[in-house]
Amino acid sequence: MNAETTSRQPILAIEHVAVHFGGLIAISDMNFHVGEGELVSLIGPNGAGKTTAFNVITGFLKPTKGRVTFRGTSLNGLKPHEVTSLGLVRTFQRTSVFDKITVFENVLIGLHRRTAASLFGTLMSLPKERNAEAALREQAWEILKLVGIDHQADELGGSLPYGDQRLLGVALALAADPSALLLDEPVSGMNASETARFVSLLNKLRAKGKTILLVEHDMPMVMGVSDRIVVLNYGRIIANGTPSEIQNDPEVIQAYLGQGVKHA
Ligand SMILES: Nc1ncnc2c1ncn2[C@@H]1O[C@H](COP(=O)(O)OP(=O)(O)OP(=O)(O)O)[C@@H](O)[C@H]1O
Repeated sequence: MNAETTSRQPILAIEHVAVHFGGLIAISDMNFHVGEGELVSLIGPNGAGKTTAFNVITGFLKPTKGRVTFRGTSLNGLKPHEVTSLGLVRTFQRTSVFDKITVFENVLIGLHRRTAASLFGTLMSLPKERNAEAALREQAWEILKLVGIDHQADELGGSLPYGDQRLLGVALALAADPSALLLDEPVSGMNASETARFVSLLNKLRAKGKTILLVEHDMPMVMGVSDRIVVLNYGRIIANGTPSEIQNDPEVIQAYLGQGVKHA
C-alpha cells in the first residue's frame, strides 16, 4: 500500500499537515491525496483526529504545519466562501437547513447564493430575472430529484424527518455546484433505511463524477461504499488502502479492538 498515491488524478492533496492544540498533537504529519471522482473515507477510533483533519481539509482550521491544496490552490488563509467557490463544499454534522421555509425554497436560496440573478429582481419579477429564475427553479427540481426528496418539496425544512433533513443538507451543498463534496459523519443518527437511501445517493453522485471525502463512524457503510479508506489513530495515518486491505490490516484491527464494529 502506498499512502500517498492514487491511480486517479489527485485533486485534493493533504501535505505534511500537523495540528497542535497547545502541547497536544491532534494531527502529526498527515499526507494523503483524493483523486478525481474518487470516494475516500477517513476513519479512526474516537479521538483519532478525524474532526480536526476535516476542519483543516475544509479550510476551517489553519494547520500548525503543512498545507492542503485543491486543484493546486492552497486553502491556507482562504475564507469559507472562497473555498466553496473553488468547488470544494462541505456539509455539517448539525444540519444547516432553514426550518421555516419549504424544502424547495431552501434549495432555491442555495442556488441564488452562487448565481448573479438578484433575489431583489426576482422578487420584483423583473423580466431578465424571470428567465434566470425559471432556470434556477428547474435546477432546484433536478437537485431535489437527484437527492430523492422532490416529493417533499412543499414541506417546511424543519418538519422533515432527521434523515431527510440530512439529505436536504446535501441538496444545499449541491446547489453550490461542487466538484468535490466533504461529508462530515453524514449517516450518524440515521436508521438503517435512511442510511441505505444515503448510500444510494452517494452512488448516484459518484456516477456523476463527483469527488467525495467522507468522515464517518459507520464501518459497514464505509466498507461498502469507499474506493479507498484512510485510517487515523492518535493523529497519525496508520493505513491507506482499499476496503479489503483495510479490513485485513493488523494495525487497523489492533487500533479498533474493544471499540465495537459500528461505533468504531
Ligand atoms: N479545540 C481543541 N482544543 C484542544 N484539544 C482539541 C481541540 N479539538 C480537538 N482536540 C483534541 O484533539 C484530539 C483529536 O480530536 P478530534 O475531535 O479531531 O478526534 P475525532 O477522531 O474526531 O474524535 P471523535 O470520533 O470522538 O469525534 C483529541 O485528543 C481532542 O481532545
